[in-house]
Amino acid sequence: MLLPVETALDRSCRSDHLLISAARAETLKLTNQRPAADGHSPVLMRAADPLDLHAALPVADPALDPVNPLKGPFLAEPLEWMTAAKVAMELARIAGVLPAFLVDPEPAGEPATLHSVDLAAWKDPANLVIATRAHLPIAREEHAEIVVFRSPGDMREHVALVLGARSTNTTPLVRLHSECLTGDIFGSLKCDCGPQLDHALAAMSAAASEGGWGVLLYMRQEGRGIGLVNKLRAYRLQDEGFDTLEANRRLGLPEEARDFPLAARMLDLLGIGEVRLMTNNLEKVVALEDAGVKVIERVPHELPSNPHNTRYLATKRDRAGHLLT
Ligand SMILES: Nc1nc2c(ncn2[C@@H]2O[C@H](COP(=O)(O)OP(=O)(O)OP(=O)(O)O)[C@@H](O)[C@H]2O)c(=O)[nH]1
Ligand SMILES: [Zn+2]
Repeated sequence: MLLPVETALDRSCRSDHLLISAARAETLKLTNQRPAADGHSPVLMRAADPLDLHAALPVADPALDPVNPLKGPFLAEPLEWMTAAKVAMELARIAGVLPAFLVDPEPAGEPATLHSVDLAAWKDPANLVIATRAHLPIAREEHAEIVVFRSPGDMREHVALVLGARSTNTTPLVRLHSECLTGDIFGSLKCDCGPQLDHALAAMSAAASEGGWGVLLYMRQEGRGIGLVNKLRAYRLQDEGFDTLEANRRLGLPEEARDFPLAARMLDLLGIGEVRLMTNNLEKVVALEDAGVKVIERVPHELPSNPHNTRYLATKRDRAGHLLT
């Protein structure tokens, strides 16, 4: 039985066993823990005394290390339920909480049973359907339509904006944009999301004025799929000097957790089989092609940098293989 450290409702629970990520176990220097290549694989650890949720949080959260430096000693123990533990780590990622759980807490509360196949079924892109659509004139283009997608049991509503008049004899310009609240709404300078979003809409509007059309897919996969809170934890770690990929890893989260087949499903539901994809990220091209979408052209989508995002963009270029200059 696993209780998420961050969001458990019964604050009186405690346990001397915690499920944490291998990356976190490494940072906590678990005496008998071998460094794992995969930072988000689960590790079972035992503390000398039972921890309540308040005490477990600084053990779980690397972003709190500068204010809570002393922890442990902890020991790693054999994990005999690896598949279930991996599902738990993935659920934490999807829920946007720290991948850390009290194991068999006291009091036990009322558990809900989950099987690993349940998660796979829940993630199936085939679950996604068009919930509704409406005409939506926007500042960049008056001739636009919004289409909203949903799947059962998932609160995240993915969106497509179709700019210009659909036609079967021109291939649409398509942008697969991942939610970035900080960049899209507040104009954060730490990333390039805001300018990329604006430029994509401008390019689609320009195409529309020449008889073409465009589709912007707005995917609710904030922080490359780790959620807003975890992304901001990663920002705190970046302030300590870690780059964007290291920061995710230190949190015990994947560096890239977006579900691109979901975007392919949205295109399929829109009846779009061929695209001109605006991106610098070849992973997006490969993922769409693998899911049956024909990418007839990759349109570079590089925007001017600023002093706050130069390191972020350099990391994307040098460590994530993005085609940036
Ligand atoms: N975890 C994490 N996510 C970030 C960070 N900076 C931006 N993001 C997220 O990264 C995503 C933006 O990626 P995109 O611009 O869609 O895609 P990309 O992989 O950079 O590729 P392009 O198509 O070339 O832009 C958004 O979900 C942002 O919230 C960061 O430092 N950490
Ligand atoms: Zn961003």
